Amino acid sequence: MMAHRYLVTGTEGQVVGALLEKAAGRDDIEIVLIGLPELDLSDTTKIAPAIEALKPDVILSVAAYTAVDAAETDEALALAINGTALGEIGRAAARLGVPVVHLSTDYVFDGEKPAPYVETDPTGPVGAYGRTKLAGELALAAATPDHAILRTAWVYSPFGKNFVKTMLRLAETRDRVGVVADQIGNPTSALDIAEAMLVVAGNLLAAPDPTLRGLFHMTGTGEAAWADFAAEIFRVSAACGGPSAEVERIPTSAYPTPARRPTNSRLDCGKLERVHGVRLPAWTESTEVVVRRLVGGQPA
Ligand SMILES: NC(=O)C1=CN([C@@H]2O[C@H](COP(=O)(O)OP(=O)(O)OC[C@H]3O[C@@H](n4cnc5c(N)ncnc54)[C@H](OP(=O)(O)O)[C@@H]3O)[C@@H](O)[C@H]2O)C=CC1
Ligand SMILES: Cc1cn([C@H]2C[C@H](O)[C@@H](COP(=O)(O)OP(=O)(O)O[C@H]3O[C@@H](C)C(=O)[C@@H](O)[C@H]3O)O2)c(=O)[nH]c1=O
Ligand SMILES: [Mg+2]
Repeated sequence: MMAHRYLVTGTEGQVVGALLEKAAGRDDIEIVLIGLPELDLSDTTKIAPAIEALKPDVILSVAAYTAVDAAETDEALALAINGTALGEIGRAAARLGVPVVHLSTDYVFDGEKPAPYVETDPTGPVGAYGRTKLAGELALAAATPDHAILRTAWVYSPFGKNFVKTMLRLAETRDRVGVVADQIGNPTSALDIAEAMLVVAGNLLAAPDPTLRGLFHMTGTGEAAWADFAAEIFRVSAACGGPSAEVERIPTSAYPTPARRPTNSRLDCGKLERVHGVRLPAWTESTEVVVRRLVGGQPA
């Protein structure tokens, strides 16, 4: 069998790193990365020609402007990369006749719902990053029906920048770390995201069925406040002989940031499981995997 060519937007970062690792052993998948420095997604007129020249069988849309606080003062650039570029990617995909699997975020919601969000819930981003990611969802959906938009959240991994690495770094020099305890969500390993994206992409390649397409929530199983996530990171790290600190549970008001973040951004992932047969592992299990890789040592 000929390998399918998977075009991935982004050349570095968490999910790109995880996709390269997960596809490495698969002779049915050829990964082609496009992004910086050759292609800048804010240079929107160059995107479609670059994609069409590579003749992919499927597009995995991963690259994004992910600096949540910086986006508040840089919204035009974030909108070009997270919003406008998705219309270009979608139109290129439609001309090629290939599906797009795109990653979006829990930050499209306002966080006021007292329960996990489902796909049909109204959006209402409270910050610039969420607004631009929502614009990207809409632009992609308007450009091609042949897509799966996967909203994930709170991504961590051995690659790139993330909350786990930040906590381990802070614990190197501090005994106590203040972490917000009043924002709840679903920590999600990029390794689990990569595996799931490959399953969803395979399903789209295998059948034109419209029920496989559309919007899906896709996070690690189980919920946490950022303070709970930090405490688990330190528990596992300490058990491996790595850096650890005491977590001081603080309110959001005690950790001021340029961007507002949703109070509750838990996502109900039942639809993905019913339609694609994909359920991500418990966040605690995947946190253990990632912290052990980062810290190195064996558990005590
Ligand atoms: N991180 C998270 O917590 C969450 C992420 N997501 C979504 O998941 C996806 C992957 O996130 P993650 O892996 O964490 O992201 P990273 O920030 O780790 O990586 C983003 C990638 O996008 C690339 N990129 C940024 N700007 C441009 C540009 N102008 N042109 C080309 N490439 C660019 C980056 O390149 P470079 O490194 O060179 O800048 C990098 O390769 C994104 O779509 C994100 O919105 C959804 C929910 C949570
Ligand atoms: C570093 C630090 C953060 N915090 C808080 C700030 C924030 O509310 C929370 C998480 O911090 P971060 O900067 O990692 O959060 P943030 O960059 O907002 O993470 C988000 O990134 C984008 C890309 C997404 O799509 C979201 O799903 C989400 O993962 O923890 C503390 O309370 N104490 C600390 O020492
Ligand atoms: Mg951040």
